[in-house]
Amino acid sequence: MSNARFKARKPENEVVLSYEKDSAERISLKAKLSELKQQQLEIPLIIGGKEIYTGNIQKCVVPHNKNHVLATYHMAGEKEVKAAIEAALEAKKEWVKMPWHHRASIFLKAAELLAGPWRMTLNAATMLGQSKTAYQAEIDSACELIDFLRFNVYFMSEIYNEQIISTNESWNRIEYRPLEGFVFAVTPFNFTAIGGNLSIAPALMGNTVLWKPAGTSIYSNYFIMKLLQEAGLPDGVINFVPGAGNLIGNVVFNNECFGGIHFTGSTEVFNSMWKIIGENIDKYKSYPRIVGETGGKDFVFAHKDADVNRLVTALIRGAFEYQGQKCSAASRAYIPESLWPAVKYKLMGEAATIRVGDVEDFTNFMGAVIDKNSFDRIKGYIDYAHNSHEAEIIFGGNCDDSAGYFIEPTIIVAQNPYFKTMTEEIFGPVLTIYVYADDKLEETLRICNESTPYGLTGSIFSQNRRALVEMENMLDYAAGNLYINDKPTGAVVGQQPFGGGRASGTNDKAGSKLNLLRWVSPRVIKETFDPSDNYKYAFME
Ligand SMILES: NC(=O)c1ccc[n+]([C@@H]2O[C@H](COP(=O)([O-])OP(=O)(O)OC[C@H]3O[C@@H](n4cnc5c(N)ncnc54)[C@H](O)[C@@H]3O)[C@@H](O)[C@H]2O)c1
Ligand SMILES: N[C@@H](CCC=O)C(=O)O
Repeated sequence: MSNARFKARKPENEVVLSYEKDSAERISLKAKLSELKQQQLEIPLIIGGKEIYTGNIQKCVVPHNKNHVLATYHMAGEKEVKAAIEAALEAKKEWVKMPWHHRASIFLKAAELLAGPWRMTLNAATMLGQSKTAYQAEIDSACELIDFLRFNVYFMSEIYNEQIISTNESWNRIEYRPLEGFVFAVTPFNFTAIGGNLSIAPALMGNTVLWKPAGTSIYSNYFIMKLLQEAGLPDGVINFVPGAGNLIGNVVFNNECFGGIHFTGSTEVFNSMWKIIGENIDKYKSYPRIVGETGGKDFVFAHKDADVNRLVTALIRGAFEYQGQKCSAASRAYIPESLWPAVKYKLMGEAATIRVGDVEDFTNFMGAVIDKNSFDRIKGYIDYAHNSHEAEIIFGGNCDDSAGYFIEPTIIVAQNPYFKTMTEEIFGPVLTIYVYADDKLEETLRICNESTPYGLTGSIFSQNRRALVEMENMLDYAAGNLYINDKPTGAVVGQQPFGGGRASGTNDKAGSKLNLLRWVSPRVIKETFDPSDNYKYAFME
């Protein structure tokens, strides 16, 4: 066996393809879309590498064409969840012994497969199953997932190279063991890349995983599982277990070998899980790692010296791309009175050009929201604003679920900075604006900081450096990812590690070393060359 020390190369971010008219990528994406639409998959659970068909079936549908069924999928019962835990624990025995550079090879190969032959499959599946435009799918299911795979390998190699101090008398080593037990990955619908990464990151560090994908992203997530299998991931390292969250959670949280949870989703669900884990704490062999990235109420805060055109672009892209269904989406904005007429004029003009519809029509900027539940919830907020005397809907507000779950980009102006749509996460294409008096900058910054429980992303806009410094300081814990003169969405792996504090999560920064460190339980080994053979110290003589 080779005793050489290996190091992974520092990768570069995957280049985002443009999908311009007549481009090769556009032609091949269109072909893949029609191929997938003609099939109807039957998606099994994958436990220990085996396909399991439980007969308890649900459908994957196209959100912008709700009568089109892309696939059926089988749901886990208690028996399958227990089998998945067993499979993960069994697979761990071999997986921990595999040299890390071989683990790395599997995930690097997966990145290459995704950058090449699998790219259009993942993008088309994400467009159809989650209603993303070609560009939104490309930055998610292709580029971000490829980056997670490559950068995590690089960060792992950096971590493994970090060692401790030895002396002439003793040699000290630190080992980065995986956690004891198995890891539970519970993933959201809105990013295919997050679906993959929440299992991949712990697995890369030597853990084995039970992956519960969100019901509305099972279609694209299943292709990730197949891609990982093609890349050579051994059976049982990641077990794909669709099913009801509370049923699966109950079995997992009652198992003594539960080693940690890697969650992304709503604050409410994460809080409920944390409470159950707390109640069960005496059952576990080790304190479980609890890592969760959750909701947001992300802001754009403009100073009177902001550039109006750039501000408006950030508002439109930040609030309406992917129908506002990004945890980072701009959903509240604070605009100074002196700038408001120019901002309003430009914003209304631009919003009027936004096309909403089938994402296969590349002229559309927005598709549909994910499902009926989301549609009803978002519509509820719009109706609330419509009926309130404290707010005015200045753009959009129409909702239509006859063919798919379509909601117009909607802009509300609130007279009260604590108005419901200024403070609660909506997770849809709804932007609420509060216009503040120019001389109330400090007071309004304080409101921005304190009026929601979240702390995920935010943007500050100004051409005045002193103002930027003031805003950055006053909003110190308002965002884990703060942007200056840019939209609050679109973090890139390796460049802007992502995550927030307060009710937005444990801020363990997906796509960074900080996250990978949560999936190891270090062991320090001291070897002494000439240990003492007398318990008495010199001062005692
Ligand atoms: N901070 C981030 O990085 C980030 C990224 C993406 C999404 N999000 C957040 O995710 C939310 C939207 O995603 P969503 O609708 O998929 O979230 P969600 O909380 O409804 O679901 C997330 C996952 O939890 C599962 N789940 C639900 N109830 C469960 C239970 N009782 N036990 C076990 N599992 C359960 C779901 O099936 C899904 O797999 C938003 O709040 C958004 O802000 C945050
Ligand atoms: N990382 C993504 C958001 C993920 C949550 O939905 C962004 O930066 O826009």
